[in-house]
Amino acid sequence: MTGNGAIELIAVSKYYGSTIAVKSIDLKIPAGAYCCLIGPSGCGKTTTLRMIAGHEAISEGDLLIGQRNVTELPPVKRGTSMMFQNYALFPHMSCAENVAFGLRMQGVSPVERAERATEMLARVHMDMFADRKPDQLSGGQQQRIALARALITQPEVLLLDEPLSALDPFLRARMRDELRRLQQDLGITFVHVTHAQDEALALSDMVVVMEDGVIRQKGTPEEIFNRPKSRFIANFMGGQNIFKGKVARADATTTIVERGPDQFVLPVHGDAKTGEDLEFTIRTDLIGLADDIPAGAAQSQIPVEITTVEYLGLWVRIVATTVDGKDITLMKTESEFRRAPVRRKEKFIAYWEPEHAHVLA
Ligand SMILES: Nc1ncnc2c1ncn2[C@@H]1O[C@H](COP(=O)(O)OP(=O)(O)OP(=O)(O)O)[C@@H](O)[C@H]1O
Repeated sequence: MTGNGAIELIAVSKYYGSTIAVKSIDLKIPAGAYCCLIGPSGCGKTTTLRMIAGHEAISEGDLLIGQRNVTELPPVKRGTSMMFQNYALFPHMSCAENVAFGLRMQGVSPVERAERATEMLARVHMDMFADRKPDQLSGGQQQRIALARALITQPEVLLLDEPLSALDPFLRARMRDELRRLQQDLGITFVHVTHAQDEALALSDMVVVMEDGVIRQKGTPEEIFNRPKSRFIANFMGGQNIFKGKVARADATTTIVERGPDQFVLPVHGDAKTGEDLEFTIRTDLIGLADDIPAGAAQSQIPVEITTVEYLGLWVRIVATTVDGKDITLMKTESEFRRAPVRRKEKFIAYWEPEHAHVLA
């Protein structure tokens, strides 16, 4: 690892006529990090990736790769390589020729090309398919060839545009593991655009969530998932219930929020003012159901009626509805559920530990 793969975007914007695709974003990706850009359709993640690659001109701002300002440089001079969603393999070339293509462009000798292509094919477990054409390969195999082709020029940065989206769910999980392992072995920076939350959480050192051309939150997968900054992030990443209430009391030890007749205890929230609206989240797997008010959670509970029980294999998803019609989602492991099964129309008290509440900005 050479450490030249650090990326910095400084106030980078992209305009297409009057459309603002990316609005003055600042982002630092450390060398050797696996970074996923995620967000709803049209949020600007692909445009951001293409600007890093040099396939799209930057309208305003600067892009540094390995401390070099590459804003005006063509793609081949940036030390980056791109792997496309549809793999873009050359159909008339064998796998080995596809993989060696970048070296041919660099004027590397045929002998060295063949040697390095064989080595790279072995790295992605495709050496036995060196002589096949792309249309004689499965989707997962084509993906490995595309990866080998992108990596053969030894880029500092690999840019991946939805690399797993063409694969079925089983293969997607396997290729996800392989991508992560390859990235860790090579120690180069990966920037990966995805619309799949599980993919971003599983792969990343750093998750960047975009919306409307701006970065809404960046951090480790644990930060993004457990401490979403806003309702948008909590909804988009999933796994959370969002509650809204009015602050009834806030002092140095507790914040109490009321919602109709229900009262919730939140961790101390310095900025909370009596009477103001406040939103907080509780993870779907951290809510319990009890017949009676349980000890220790006396003030964070709501009476509910079970409306849906969905068996998902490892998990059981339960939807419970409050008296005023708010749905709460609970996830129980199958074994938890078997110890304490619930059925539609049964009534319970939903409760949680106050420290599991996370206040939204
Ligand atoms: N060539 C173009 N000309 C005009 N507008 C464009 C062009 N490319 C992208 N846009 C617009 O820029 C915005 C961001 O597009 P971008 O492709 O970056 O989004 P995305 O987050 O990657 O979406 P998706 O997940 O659907 O691929 C969108 O509003 C899109 O319509």
